Amino acid sequence: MATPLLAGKVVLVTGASTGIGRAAAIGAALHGADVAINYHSDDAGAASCVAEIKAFGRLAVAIKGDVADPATATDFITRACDALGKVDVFVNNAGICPFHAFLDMPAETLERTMRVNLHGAYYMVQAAANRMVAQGNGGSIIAVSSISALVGGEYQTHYTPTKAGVHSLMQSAAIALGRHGIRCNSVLPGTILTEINKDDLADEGKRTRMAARVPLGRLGAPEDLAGPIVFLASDLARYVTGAALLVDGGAFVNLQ
Ligand SMILES: NC(=O)C1=CN([C@@H]2O[C@H](COP(=O)(O)OP(=O)(O)OC[C@H]3O[C@@H](n4cnc5c(N)ncnc54)[C@H](O)[C@@H]3O)[C@@H](O)[C@H]2O)C=CC1
Ligand SMILES: C[C@H](O)[C@@H]1OC(=O)[C@H](O)[C@@H]1O
Repeated sequence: MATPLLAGKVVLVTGASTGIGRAAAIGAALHGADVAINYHSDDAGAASCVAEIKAFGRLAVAIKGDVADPATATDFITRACDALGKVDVFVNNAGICPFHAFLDMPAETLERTMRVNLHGAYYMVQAAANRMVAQGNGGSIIAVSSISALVGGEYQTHYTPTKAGVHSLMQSAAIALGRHGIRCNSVLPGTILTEINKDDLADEGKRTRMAARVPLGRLGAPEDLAGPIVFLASDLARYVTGAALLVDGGAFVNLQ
């Protein structure tokens, strides 16, 4: 039998009590990794993610923290490494998208979205990278950006710049960290059915429109991101850095 892709690796994922982060954490464990997850407030979701991972024989730990607080980054990396020994792969996933119109965007909604999605990513990636550099054995950093890094959204004027921002962060970090053998890439999901858009896609008309532009014929599921993230995490992607992988069922290229 082939060696699992992430055997011997420790993977850290933010915002992993639900959705894409949870699928990435479980996917990494299914491919042989031990996993630490950050989560914001959903104690039950975090505990069930840990239990699911442990049930198939991997180590797992959940550490609570708000990624918008810069102190959470060093706290998460330190406590995760204390528990699991090291970090080989860091997945920056935590994010929010409180849909709102542009002309009356509340300042606090704009600022919270920037702090969670972009500042949080910056501090987390920086803390993970410092640890990887100190370990001296390279690593892989993956940011969950979005198709929204490339295209706009009427009710996402505060959100799309954060997704372009994390995509750009991976490009610059790839240059800054290449000499340390640390690869930095992003995945760009299309529309994936999760908590983040449950209310927005409760609108049957919008949901049908969004699905209609996907050549593969359906909206995404969180598990659709697990394979691409595991690939970028693994040594199969050893010469891939600064890249962005659309995982959107073809929605982006579907102009007509
Ligand atoms: N669902 C979609 O269509 C798409 C989602 N994305 C991105 O995927 C990532 C994951 O979102 P989904 O799984 O879709 O939704 P989700 O709502 O299930 O997951 C977001 C996770 O981030 C956590 N989180 C939010 N604020 C946090 C904070 N301050 N500190 C720590 N954790 C926090 C939430 O608790 C949740 O577990 C986000 O960055 C989102 O922008 C990107 C493209 C498409
Ligand atoms: C939350 C949205 O449904 C989702 O977020 C993204 O980044 C995608 O582009 C979708 O708009």
